[in-house]
Amino acid sequence: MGSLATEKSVTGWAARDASGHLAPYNYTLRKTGPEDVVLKVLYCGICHTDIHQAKNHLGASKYPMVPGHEVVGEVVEVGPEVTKYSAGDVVGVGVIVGCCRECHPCKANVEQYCNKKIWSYNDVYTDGRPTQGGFASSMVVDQKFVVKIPAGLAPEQAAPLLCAGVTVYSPLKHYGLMTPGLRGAILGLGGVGHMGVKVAKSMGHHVTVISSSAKKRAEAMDDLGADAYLVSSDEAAMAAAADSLDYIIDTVPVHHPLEPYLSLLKLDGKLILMGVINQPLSFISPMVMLGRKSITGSFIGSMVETEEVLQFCVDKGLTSQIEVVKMDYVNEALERLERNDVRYRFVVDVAGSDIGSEAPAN
Ligand SMILES: NC(=O)C1=CN([C@@H]2O[C@H](COP(=O)(O)OP(=O)(O)OC[C@H]3O[C@@H](n4cnc5c(N)ncnc54)[C@H](OP(=O)(O)O)[C@@H]3O)[C@@H](O)[C@H]2O)C=CC1
Ligand SMILES: O=C/C=C/c1ccc(O)c(O)c1
Ligand SMILES: [Zn+2]
Ligand SMILES: [Zn+2]
Repeated sequence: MGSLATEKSVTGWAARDASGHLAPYNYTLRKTGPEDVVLKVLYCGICHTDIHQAKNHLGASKYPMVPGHEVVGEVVEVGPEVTKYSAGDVVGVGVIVGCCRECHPCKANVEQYCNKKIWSYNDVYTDGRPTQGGFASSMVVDQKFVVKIPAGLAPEQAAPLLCAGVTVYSPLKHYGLMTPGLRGAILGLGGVGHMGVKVAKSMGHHVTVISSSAKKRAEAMDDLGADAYLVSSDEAAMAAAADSLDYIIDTVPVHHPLEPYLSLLKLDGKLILMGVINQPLSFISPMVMLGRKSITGSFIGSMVETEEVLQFCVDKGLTSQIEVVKMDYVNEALERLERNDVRYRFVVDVAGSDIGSEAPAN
């Protein structure tokens, strides 16, 4: 363990350019501030957003970039004003590591909507340093953006809940969609989508998976407990399901038409966009007017909701379906994720990996 007064050397796996290829990168963590928690990273999930960021899909990526925002770690040091955590605690960190604490969203405890939020990587911290994420041996994080992993959740299981889990929980709660008996659909059965099926089923919903292929039908129904499965290109099946859904959680990470899905919604139904898509999506206005339908979006969830979804999963006995890999597999894992070849989330066993160190420059 270091000392509060020193910067700690750390190795992470960073992208250096828009190829998105990750390789070891050495950097230092800030001195532990009064409210900071230093954690040794145990596990970090791989979210599709890590691909968007590492490959500069949004045009705002800065390199070197250490991605990773589904971070579970063990507390190794705390600043003198940290009250919530102590050494040895198993904790989680997600997408956000800072906010202004003064604006309306911050005061309403929805700090993920703060315009001055600080992302856990590909951003600049209050001290002017780049933020770096969880594919690294350690992180230092303000205690406000740290959650305790409750007893009863294995750390590797908890990792996907810190983004994928809270991302589906938050809109269901916010839009009053936790009532049993609702009919919902998950469009895109990936990391976020599979948690969507599990969370919605645990809320007592009738859940349809809408997928781009028939490949995941058996596992969606048998393993995840979905009630129905639609292949989006099956026009007859889509027509038969018209006007049947209260909501659709749309996790597709690429441009796609909205109208086939708007048709599936009932009166007042909601299409909740999750995917990060940098091209305009389109629909004609009667598609929403005739049925008073809403198209909305939602961004992760608050720190309070993150704590809630962790406890929800403990209470309901929910687990994520993961493939645990070592850090030296991370590039293959990113490629497999991009080509839709994972069931359903990769989680990197960071502490159990030889993380290496950056090769010296020639
Ligand atoms: N709004 C927010 O707060 C958050 C947004 N995100 C975003 O949500 C999106 C989904 O993330 P995540 O679940 O991690 O991604 P995954 O890659 O794990 O899942 C996406 C799913 O979309 C479907 N899909 C359809 N077309 C494609 C395509 N061309 N390439 C890949 N997948 C396709 C696939 O499901 P199928 O086989 O069933 O068709 C796939 O499994 C991303 O854009 C991510 O950045 C993620 C977390 C939080
Ligand atoms: O995975 C979590 C982050 C999601 C996200 C949502 C919106 C956006 O513009 C991003 O860059 C990331
Ligand atoms: Zn994510
Ligand atoms: Zn704010």
